Amino acid sequence: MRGRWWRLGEHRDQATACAALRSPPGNLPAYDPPQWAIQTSHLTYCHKPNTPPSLLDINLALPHGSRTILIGANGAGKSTLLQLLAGKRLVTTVGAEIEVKGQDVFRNTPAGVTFLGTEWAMNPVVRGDISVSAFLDSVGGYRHKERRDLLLDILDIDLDWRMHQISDGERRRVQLCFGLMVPWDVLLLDEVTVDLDVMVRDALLSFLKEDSERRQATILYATHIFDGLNSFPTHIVHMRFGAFVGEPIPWDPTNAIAATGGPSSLYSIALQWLKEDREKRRELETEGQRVSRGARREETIPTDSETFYRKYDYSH
Ligand SMILES: Nc1ncnc2c1ncn2[C@@H]1O[C@H](COP(=O)(O)OP(=O)(O)OP(=O)(O)O)[C@@H](O)[C@H]1O
Repeated sequence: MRGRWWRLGEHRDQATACAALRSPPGNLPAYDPPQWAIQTSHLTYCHKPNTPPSLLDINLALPHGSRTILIGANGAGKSTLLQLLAGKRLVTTVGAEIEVKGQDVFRNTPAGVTFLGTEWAMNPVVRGDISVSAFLDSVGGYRHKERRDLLLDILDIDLDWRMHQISDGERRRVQLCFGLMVPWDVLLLDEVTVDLDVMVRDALLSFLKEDSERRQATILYATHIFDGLNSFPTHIVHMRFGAFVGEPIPWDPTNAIAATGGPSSLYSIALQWLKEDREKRRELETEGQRVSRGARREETIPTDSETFYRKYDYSH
């Protein structure tokens, strides 16, 4: 599995070779399905002009059917990455590319991409005096009745609940039903299981895993809750100061020590990585100067990114 995570340059060579092999006689154009579900190259992003980047030279290629957990401390850049992959923000950095299902997410948004984040539940619109049944119908639930009913069961939702009278966790369940009832090819999850009770969370994770395996659908999931997650991912990746610390690691819960050379549960790996992040930050801070976040990031980027970083004009 690890061999499938080519760097982008290698992937392009590989793709050219494959395309040549696939070309039919008579130079008829061959159908060339996108090889990667999610692909970024040299993705650097600043939330505001003249501020340090929140993402720094992210190069990522996630295969169809993969389920990747993003692991990183608060402020590592996980939400920013997911929002950009969902096309919610325009990236203007020179040389940065983001493709989901082979399409530019912002300019040519592909179908079948679902983003679920925490801000939804804060929206006053979903706190109105309306029944769950009417709410789900208003967003097209009747068109996906079979999946909707399955999700209502998994998430233990009562159609008679009223949206303005339910708890945060119940509202989260309605959001998940709303977001997941339309079949997705790429699912971007930003810590949406945080307020679910453990039984609903467990049922949801089983559903997502089974759905992803059956339809070769792809999941990228940022979370701080690692309990009960051990058998979920196919890959894990560590983010620190807006950059990736190494490439995504194939995850096999039965062989986790071999995969990481360290502790065996996802929880203990996350804990170890976050301790390393804190040590790294403290190291940088005690190097005789007070190090800004931007300076920290400049210290941590790989050598081949440095030229790009220094060339980057923050006014874009
Ligand atoms: N709207 C914004 N404007 C300016 N800076 C922002 C904005 N949103 C995030 N940032 C900055 O970008 C960096 C990455 O934030 P991000 O929310 O992506 O981190 P995260 O890994 O998702 O954190 P958490 O685990 O706390 O959700 C942080 O330094 C944060 O301060």
